[in-house]
Amino acid sequence: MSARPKILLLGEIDHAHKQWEALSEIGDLIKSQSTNRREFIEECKSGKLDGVVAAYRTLDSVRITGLIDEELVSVLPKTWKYLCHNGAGYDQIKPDTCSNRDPPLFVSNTPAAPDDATADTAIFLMLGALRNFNTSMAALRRGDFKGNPSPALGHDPEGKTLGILGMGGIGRNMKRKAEAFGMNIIYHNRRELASEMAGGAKYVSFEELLKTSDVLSLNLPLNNKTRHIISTEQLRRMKPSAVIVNTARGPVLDEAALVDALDQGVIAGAGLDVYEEEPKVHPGLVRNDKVVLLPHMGTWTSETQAKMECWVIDNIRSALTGKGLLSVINEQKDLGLDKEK
Ligand SMILES: O=CC(=O)O
Repeated sequence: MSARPKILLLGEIDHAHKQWEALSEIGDLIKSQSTNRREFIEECKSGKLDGVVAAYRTLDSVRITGLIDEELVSVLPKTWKYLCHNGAGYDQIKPDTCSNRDPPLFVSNTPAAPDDATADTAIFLMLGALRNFNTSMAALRRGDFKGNPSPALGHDPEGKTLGILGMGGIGRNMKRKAEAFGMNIIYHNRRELASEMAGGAKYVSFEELLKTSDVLSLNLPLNNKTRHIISTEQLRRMKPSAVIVNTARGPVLDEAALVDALDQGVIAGAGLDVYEEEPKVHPGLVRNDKVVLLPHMGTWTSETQAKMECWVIDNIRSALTGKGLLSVINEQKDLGLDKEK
């Protein structure tokens, strides 16, 4: 008789408790005892995690395991086949390392679930940066109402060009919302989208996106090709009146270069939800009135968090009942379901 699979929780479940508990119909639910990477590696080597077939992981569980890289993957028990990540972005996980392991470690993420909340956050940051709301919001709380001198006049989104870098689910969701503000939408992506997907947004070169956007929104995943895709040189090609919005991942934008560009008036403002070394925020951004800052709140709504947690659990259930992962990451799409089973 084969042993019941173990399902490991790395991080916390905050909403989908019932759905998580219901997984006990198909496996034993266990939690890692480790509090850091060294302990986690020891836990794996000790055999305590033998029998784990699938794991639920959160973004914050990087505190327990560190990055899912070669060193880590090499100590995972061979029984462990599925790593189900809660989040759209999975830059903490090295896809090639997982694919090349024997047997492969299949990884899923939660595409689509974060789209609305993240695009809403981008719209908030865009409006905040365009309208220059940051200074007066801070002044009011200091008891100084609008502030003295009065804040510089802001700008309407109406008639402005929104350039979307990365036209995936979040980019397309933001496009639809920005259209309601009367904006013209252009985008750049690895590939031009089919016209039904682009929905009337114009595909432009990276160069044209930089040169013509009044708002540049970063909506692309972080990987080796996109790290610092926006740095000094790219910022210099933007309009001096432009604002940049980042709800993707901090390192797609060179923060030090952004601080200099804002200080020197190379661009006009920024709205940021993500940072290069979270939870650290570059002091040059904190002191700069032209920057609207949020502490990585893109998906921070109860509806979206619940949706994302359920999505991870659905992936685990599907995989453990022989149907494969529902949303295997793009890099593993051609690894094949036959290998997965
Ligand atoms: O940061 C949030 C996500 O990747 O979904």
